Amino acid sequence: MEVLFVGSECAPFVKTGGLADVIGVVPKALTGRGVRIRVLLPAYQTLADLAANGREVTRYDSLMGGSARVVEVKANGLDLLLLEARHLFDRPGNIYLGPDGNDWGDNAIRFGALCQVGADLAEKGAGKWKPDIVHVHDWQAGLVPLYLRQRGCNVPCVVSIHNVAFQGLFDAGLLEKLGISKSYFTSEGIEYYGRISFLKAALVCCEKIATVSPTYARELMSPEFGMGLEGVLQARRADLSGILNGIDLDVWNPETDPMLPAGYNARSLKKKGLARAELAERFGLEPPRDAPLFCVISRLTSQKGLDLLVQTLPALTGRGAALALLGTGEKQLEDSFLAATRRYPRQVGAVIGYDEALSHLMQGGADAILIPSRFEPCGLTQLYGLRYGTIPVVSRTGGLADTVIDANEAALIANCATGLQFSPVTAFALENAIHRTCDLFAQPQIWSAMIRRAMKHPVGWENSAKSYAALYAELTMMSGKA
Ligand SMILES: Nc1ncnc2c1ncn2[C@@H]1O[C@H](COP(=O)(O)OP(=O)(O)O[C@H]2O[C@H](CO)[C@@H](O)[C@H](O)[C@H]2O)[C@@H](O)[C@H]1O
Repeated sequence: MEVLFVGSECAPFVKTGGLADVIGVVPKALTGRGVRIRVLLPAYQTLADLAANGREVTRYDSLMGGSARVVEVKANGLDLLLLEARHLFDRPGNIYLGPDGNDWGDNAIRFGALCQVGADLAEKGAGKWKPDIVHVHDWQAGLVPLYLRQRGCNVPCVVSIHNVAFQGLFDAGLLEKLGISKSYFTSEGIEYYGRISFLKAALVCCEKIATVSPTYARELMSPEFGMGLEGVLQARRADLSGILNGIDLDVWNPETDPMLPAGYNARSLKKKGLARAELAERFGLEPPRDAPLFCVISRLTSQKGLDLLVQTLPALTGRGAALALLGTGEKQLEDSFLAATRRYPRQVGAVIGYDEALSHLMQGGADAILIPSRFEPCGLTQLYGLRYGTIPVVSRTGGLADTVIDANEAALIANCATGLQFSPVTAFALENAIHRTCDLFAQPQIWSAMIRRAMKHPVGWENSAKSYAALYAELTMMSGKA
């Protein structure tokens, strides 16, 4: 079965968050299950060299105001289709944001173009290749199902929601430029409070909807989490499924990770101590042996609940614990953490920025990873934490609730705890969780048993790859191709 992925990020080539990790690994996870995936993504400036080595498969004299072409290239075990359109994607800096920190003014056109090309490839294929299914990811690829429906093309589509907070909302005046028939601009269609919603377009036009954990699939249908799309999702309940994300076990492997001073496994945890020492040194911290070194690796946005962590720093440091934070995002949060590094110089360290290599050292060296998200579709950093024996301390929401077993009394007696959960998502509950973590850390037998269990917890793609293969099989049956 041939599947076309359409998305805006793909690790290791271009990444701003978890979307990239997932698009970069699912094709590998499905190899051997009779599914071959090609990934269409924009040839951003950083991908120009890669695209230059590609073989041209389609050419456009005019695509949204400029010439363009699609090249195919194999890299890192992935079959990529790169959309070269210099007027849209050849710019420095962030792939979504201009130098002023605001969205590029033409994002609707940039990703609308990606969707048009996605629809063309779905309809006509490239050379001898033609996809049986199209799988689009997040709003940036949201118009593909609409374009296909508009053309009367019946290649079945599935959309994955990685984060419903990002919906791709644009001025209704762009309908014509985007080539969308006005008949779709209704409340049952793609209209969202007077604007065009790329994500809603996918939700109303595709055959199936997937999201990245079973709990988030349920949460999405509630007003609290659905961000205005709960009604649409409720109406499509029968087509909505939650398939848990996994991680790339080759890239995230504490035994072979080149970013760690020494590889380790559950039987050689002493070597994890070497990473702890290196991490402490990198952040200028002096964590004592009897208190945990926490880490945070995150986009700094209100989704991630890190404003709550700022409020709990007096308690965390009061317990003698330390915190190493790596993140970038909202200025106010960046400033709060930088201020905390001055207030607690030996106990709080922060690197404001994006650093993939450092994130590996942190997963290896920290004792626990804090993830106090207000909502979290799945979350990947708790999965990396589990694999590296870095105990996740998480809010009970979305995929965090589905992947971490809270160290409550019952779980401790049954020997199955792998981390800590807290709820509701308040500073008070987070503070309690930090105290509980410190208490457990002070009991080395219980703590090291938890580490070993965490490291054994299955965080790969085995189960979820089966679920995707089943979903694709169902789609081909629906379209009568089986
Ligand atoms: N400053 C930094 N430096 C280096 N690395 C950094 C970093 N900040 C973040 N990262 C990395 O980016 C990724 C973040 O992935 P997450 O799944 O935790 O969240 P995100 O909200 O981006 O993804 C959305 O999509 C994913 C994929 O479906 C869902 O799991 C998630 O819940 C949803 O919000 C991880 O690989 C993390 O290590």
